[in-house]
Amino acid sequence: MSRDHVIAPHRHAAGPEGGYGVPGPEGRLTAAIALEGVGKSYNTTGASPAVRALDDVSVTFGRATFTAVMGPSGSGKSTLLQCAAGLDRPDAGRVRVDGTELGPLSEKELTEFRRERIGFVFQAFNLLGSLTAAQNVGLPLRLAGRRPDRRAVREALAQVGLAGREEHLPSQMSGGQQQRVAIARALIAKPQVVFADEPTGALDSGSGRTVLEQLRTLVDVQGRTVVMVTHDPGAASWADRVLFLADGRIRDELHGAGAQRIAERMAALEPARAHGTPERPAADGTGSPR
Ligand SMILES: Nc1ncnc2c1ncn2[C@@H]1O[C@H](COP(=O)(O)OP(=O)(O)OP(=O)(O)O)[C@@H](O)[C@H]1O
Repeated sequence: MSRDHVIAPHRHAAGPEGGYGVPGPEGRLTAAIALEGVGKSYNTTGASPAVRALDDVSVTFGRATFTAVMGPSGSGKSTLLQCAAGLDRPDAGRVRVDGTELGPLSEKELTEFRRERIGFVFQAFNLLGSLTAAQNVGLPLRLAGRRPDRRAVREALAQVGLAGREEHLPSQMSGGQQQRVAIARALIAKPQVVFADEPTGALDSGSGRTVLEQLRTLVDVQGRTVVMVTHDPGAASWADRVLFLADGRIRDELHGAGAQRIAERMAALEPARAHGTPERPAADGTGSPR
């Protein structure tokens, strides 16, 4: 067994489920997220040739696992995340999240499903500047027509290390603190799955590390499933598993790998950029747990 496939002891074993985590029928039903033959093309009606952003992607994400998705620019990472999270509809294949098949849902049902069952964390935090931390955290519930429970909001903020910051505005907080408010907001509806798109992309090293620790805790302590798109091998090394995309397909995966190994595998996918480029060390700043 190579070092890449040794899962760090404190981690939940995503388990090599075979071909990019594709299990048998039973596993497909129990996985937190399952994509089966998912394809997505853009500009299929225009004059210029269509872009095949995702090409027959089948992959599962087990419960209580942390997966990082990497790949060169344009390889389909964001499209994969958007299709898996019901933010976009694939034009082929099936997506199942937390036991629900997304394809048959109407737009309204899909919106409700996302609001109730999926947490989102984006690079740009997307907090409303005129609302306090507590109001931002409670916003998804208000949008769903529910009154946020003050204790639940306080607990969500405490879970991300922001107890006592309830009344602070985003402008009174650091980038890392704002991103942790965004994580608390993602958790308020108690979703089983959380999707994060470059959550540390706008943060300095220390703040990035704190955010990654929070995401790790969601998985290890709370048993949630996290899927994170990142360009940073250091950030990816916090995950149980790293998927590598190129040209809309999953080309490879590593389990329990350190930043150096992940950077090497990325370089192999980016021959043009890797050529003549010094080996990228641990991280853009988020450090590595290994
Ligand atoms: N709305 C869109 N319209 C047309 N083409 C799109 C659209 N969104 C993505 N694409 C194309 O689909 C392909 C995959 O894009 P995607 O954003 O998923 O890649 P990515 O790996 O996330 O890239 P990056 O790392 O640069 O964010 C690219 O060729 C991109 O140009």
